[in-house]
Amino acid sequence: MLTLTDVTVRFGDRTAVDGVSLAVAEHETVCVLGPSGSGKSTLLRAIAGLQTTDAGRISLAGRDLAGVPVHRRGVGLMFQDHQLFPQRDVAGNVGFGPRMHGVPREEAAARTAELLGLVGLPGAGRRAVATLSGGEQQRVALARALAPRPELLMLDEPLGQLDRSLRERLVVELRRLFRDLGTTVLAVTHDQGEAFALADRVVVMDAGRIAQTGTPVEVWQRPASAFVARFLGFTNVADATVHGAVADTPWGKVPVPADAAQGGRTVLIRPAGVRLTGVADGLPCHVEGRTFRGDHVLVLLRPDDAPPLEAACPLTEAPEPGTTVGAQFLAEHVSVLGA
Ligand SMILES: Nc1ncnc2c1ncn2[C@@H]1O[C@H](COP(=O)(O)OP(=O)(O)OP(=O)(O)O)[C@@H](O)[C@H]1O
Repeated sequence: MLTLTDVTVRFGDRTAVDGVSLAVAEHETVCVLGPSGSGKSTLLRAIAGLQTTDAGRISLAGRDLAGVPVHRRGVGLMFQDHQLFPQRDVAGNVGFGPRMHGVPREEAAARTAELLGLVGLPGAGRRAVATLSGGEQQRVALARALAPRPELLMLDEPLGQLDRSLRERLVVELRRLFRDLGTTVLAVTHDQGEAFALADRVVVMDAGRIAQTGTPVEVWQRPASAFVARFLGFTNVADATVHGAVADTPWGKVPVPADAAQGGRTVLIRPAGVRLTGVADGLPCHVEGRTFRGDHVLVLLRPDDAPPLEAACPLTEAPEPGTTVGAQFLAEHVSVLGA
């Protein structure tokens, strides 16, 4: 449906999007994920036609979008800075796009009513926008973006302003909605939980380039690089040399899966792969702190001459800060990443 080939956007001597190639299939939901400033919004704006590109090609449903103005691109936009029209009621907002596209009034009204039902706001058409909660406004914005039946729906931080519990609920609803409507979606978020819950495929960006693409499970299980692993929130990431089933790391010798790639690599030890023992039985570490994570405790360890480590520990077994423990490593929770 959407194909990007070597798309580049520069601002002066800064390259915000750097030779990005990406394909989004019909009915697919792809989430672009990355730290602040990695070029996510610029990429979306380029596809929408709100940002000129310096190189590369963008096509939608086989049509080259070069020179095609925003409103003729067939993309629906739900952007952070695209506020609802405050002077129009809910129906006026949702029906705006279809009316602009010449859809007859009655048909636009029927479509509006249907979409308001789908986003969980049936009968809200006459309400003033100012009387809606943040979450309700977000739903209206979504209905407005969907109303012209875009070939591609693009969302920029769709749930960014909302509180956590509402976000978690809406993400499930959105996924169902997109599946029911068969919408093709490209969304941008810096929240990995949101991206992993929403997406069929995630794209991780680093400084304007694609660092990794894959299904949420693939990316989570096999981050392509130290950058991706750290971005996903992993701390126990370091350069290592792998010989057979052992890696030489800053934390000493760490067992790795038997089929691990050999030589100079990056090693990721998931917190579940750090087991706490008596100080004589493992790498001696000072316990610096602990964070409760619902069903386990994340323990922050500081070895003498190595980078900090995080260990996942059952609730009742977490050591007290200030004590000293040993750390051992479990191969099944260690991943050997790229060179
Ligand atoms: N209009 C502009 N003029 C100059 N530089 C810009 C402009 N828009 C974006 N940039 C720069 O391009 C880079 C990418 O910005 P972009 O907004 O695409 O990142 P992002 O990944 O969406 O970040 P965030 O998550 O903070 O929104 C940043 O370094 C930013 O400062």
